[in-house]
Amino acid sequence: MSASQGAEPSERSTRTAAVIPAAGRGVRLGPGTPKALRTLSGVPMLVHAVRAMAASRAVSLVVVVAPADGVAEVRRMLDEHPLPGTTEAVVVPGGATRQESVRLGLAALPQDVTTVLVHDAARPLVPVDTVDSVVAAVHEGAPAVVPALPLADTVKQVEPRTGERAGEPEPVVGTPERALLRAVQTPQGFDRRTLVEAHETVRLEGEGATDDAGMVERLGVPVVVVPGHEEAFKVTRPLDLVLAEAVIARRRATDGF
Ligand SMILES: Nc1ccn([C@@H]2O[C@H](COP(=O)(O)OP(=O)(O)OP(=O)(O)O)[C@@H](O)[C@H]2O)c(=O)n1
Ligand SMILES: C[C@](O)(CO)[C@H](O)COP(=O)(O)O
Repeated sequence: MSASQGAEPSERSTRTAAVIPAAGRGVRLGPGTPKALRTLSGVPMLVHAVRAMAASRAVSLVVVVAPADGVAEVRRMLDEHPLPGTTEAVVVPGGATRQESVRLGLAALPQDVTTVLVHDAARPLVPVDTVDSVVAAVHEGAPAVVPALPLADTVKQVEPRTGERAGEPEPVVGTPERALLRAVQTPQGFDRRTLVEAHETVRLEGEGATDDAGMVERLGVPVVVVPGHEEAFKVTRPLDLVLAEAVIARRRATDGF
């Protein structure tokens, strides 16, 4: 049984919340409004992401981590696009790195939350079945769960050329076996105590950890993968906006989304 068809909250021993880091600038998308506040089909990207989490019956609270100077604007966006049902949405200011933003979102969770999803605002179109399968795996006892897909491309490990040598051909030093690799998405799901321990233990170095499951791995806690979905792609570069608009248009035509 999927989490969205599952037991009523009162019958479960766990309360599930989603933390949505939305405080990034979106440098790779190009200059302009912070990425999560840009619109897709007239609706802010972060509102799509919040709706995607709230579509799961398991999720009763969403914490949106906004750009530090954009808390009031994000609150207004959420008020203009109210969620159906009873899912509550709160907004907190984010930090300079994704790791810091997630830590600030976790700090805003009420005591009774036992399962936490961390979902990029930049993955606005993740289907509810993917959310539910992550939640179900955590509820079944996995401390950390990531949705992921096999790779379409062969991957090379290189000796990067940076600084004065940037742009030079980069020597290949290895070709990892593609069948052993997965491209990781969000939402990533966690037992709350495990994720909080990871954020308290793993020091912020440089730009910080690129995903939460990687931080949990560093504790020596097992992480498992469930199937991801092509539509959970991350809006990162301009072409991704074209793809996102096409997915929304197709959903509107077929499901009335
Ligand atoms: N200081 C930061 C940096 C990133 N994020 C969030 O983390 C998610 C994944 O990050 P990414 O796609 O890299 O977003 P940006 O950091 O905005 O993009 P870029 O690296 O191109 O600037 C996004 O939802 C982004 O808003 C965040 O909350 N706080
Ligand atoms: C968490 C993530 O989306 C998993 O693929 C990814 O690591 C975020 O990385 P980014 O560099 O912040 O986009």
